[in-house]
Amino acid sequence: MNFGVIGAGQMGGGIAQVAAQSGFSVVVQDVKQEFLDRGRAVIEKSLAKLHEKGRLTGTPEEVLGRIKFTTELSDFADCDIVVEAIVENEAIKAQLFRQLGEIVKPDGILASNTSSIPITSLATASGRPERFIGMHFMNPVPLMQLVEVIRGYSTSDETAQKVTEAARAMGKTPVECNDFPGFVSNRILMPMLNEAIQCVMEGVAEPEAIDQIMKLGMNHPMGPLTLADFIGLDTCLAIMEVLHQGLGDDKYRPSPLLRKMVQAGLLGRKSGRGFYSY
Ligand SMILES: CC(=O)CC(=O)SCCNC(=O)CCNC(=O)[C@H](O)C(C)(C)COP(=O)(O)OP(=O)(O)OC[C@H]1O[C@@H](n2cnc3c(N)ncnc32)[C@H](O)[C@@H]1OP(=O)(O)O
Ligand SMILES: NC(=O)C1=CN([C@@H]2O[C@H](COP(=O)(O)OP(=O)(O)OC[C@H]3O[C@@H](n4cnc5c(N)ncnc54)[C@H](OP(=O)(O)O)[C@@H]3O)[C@@H](O)[C@H]2O)C=CC1
Repeated sequence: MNFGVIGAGQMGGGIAQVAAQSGFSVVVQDVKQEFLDRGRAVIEKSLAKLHEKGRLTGTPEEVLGRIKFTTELSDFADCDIVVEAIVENEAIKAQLFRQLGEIVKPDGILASNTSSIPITSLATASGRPERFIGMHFMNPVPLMQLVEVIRGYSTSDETAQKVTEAARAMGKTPVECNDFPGFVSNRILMPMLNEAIQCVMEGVAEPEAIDQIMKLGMNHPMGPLTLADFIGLDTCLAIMEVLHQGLGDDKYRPSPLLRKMVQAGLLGRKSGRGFYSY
């Protein structure tokens, strides 16, 4: 299987890593060499950790040897499946899929790891809606079980089957749902994180207390504010905007505090500061 990944950020790097772990031949692309170097360093660290715990088949070097890092989209020409994991912005993703539709071989499948953007709309931009699908991995990709598989309006059964098989080969559990804003995962998760942020804004409790209440009281592995920082506050805001606009209900209104923090450049773990400092 020739597997392509676009974007070497936290999601793209993780997807490339698990694809290589499962024996696929992987190409990962980003716009600048420095982003590729950063992504490669994160993958190396994760592989070393998994190896140390005896959870890796083969050596880290063997897995890394299956990943080609590139800045050229033309390197995707021969890929069977290409998963896009760039910034959560519909216009930017659509522009990329217009290009990919021209580059990737005609029977290649194009997939988006988008958290919330309509799959049907990106599928139209790609020019190959039957061979387009949502393949939504969870963060951190090497540790999380789920892949949410989202069919667009025109996605063929064959495409859904191939992507489901690829997700299983990557050691994940694929679960299918339909194309509605935020799908299932973020339609349910993100309003909870947004509400936790609203609690901070209204002074209901300190961030640490909110996180502790949800961890100890509901057995969540991370508190909602730690999780929002982990996902990225820019991504959380982008998802809330899609829910608000796409479902047309004010119950999905992004918290003004979330908006203000993103405006201030406090994006969570990736920028060094969000609700906590890193
Ligand atoms: C926004 C979207 O569109 C969709 C999304 O993805 S939403 C986000 C979904 N993800 C979640 O909700 C994650 C919630 N958090 C968790 O499930 C857990 O906290 C977790 C799985 C991330 C970590 O597990 P944990 O039990 O808290 O333990 P923790 O000690 O932090 O980590 C376990 C081990 O995995 C390791 N680890 C963490 N990330 C790793 C990675 N990427 N690769 C390899 N190892 C990793 C840690 O180093 C740690 O190793 P040690 O045991 O040697 O210390
Ligand atoms: N964070 C999460 O928990 C999850 C995120 N997702 C989704 O995955 C996607 C990526 O998110 P995530 O990995 O967190 O984001 P990151 O910010 O970590 O990475 C995004 C990557 O895409 C690059 N990029 C930005 N703009 C462009 C562009 N115009 N063309 C090409 N590449 C670009 C970024 O470069 P630069 O460094 O310049 O920004 C970066 O390398 C989003 O759609 C997000 O919604 C899905 C599941 C979970």
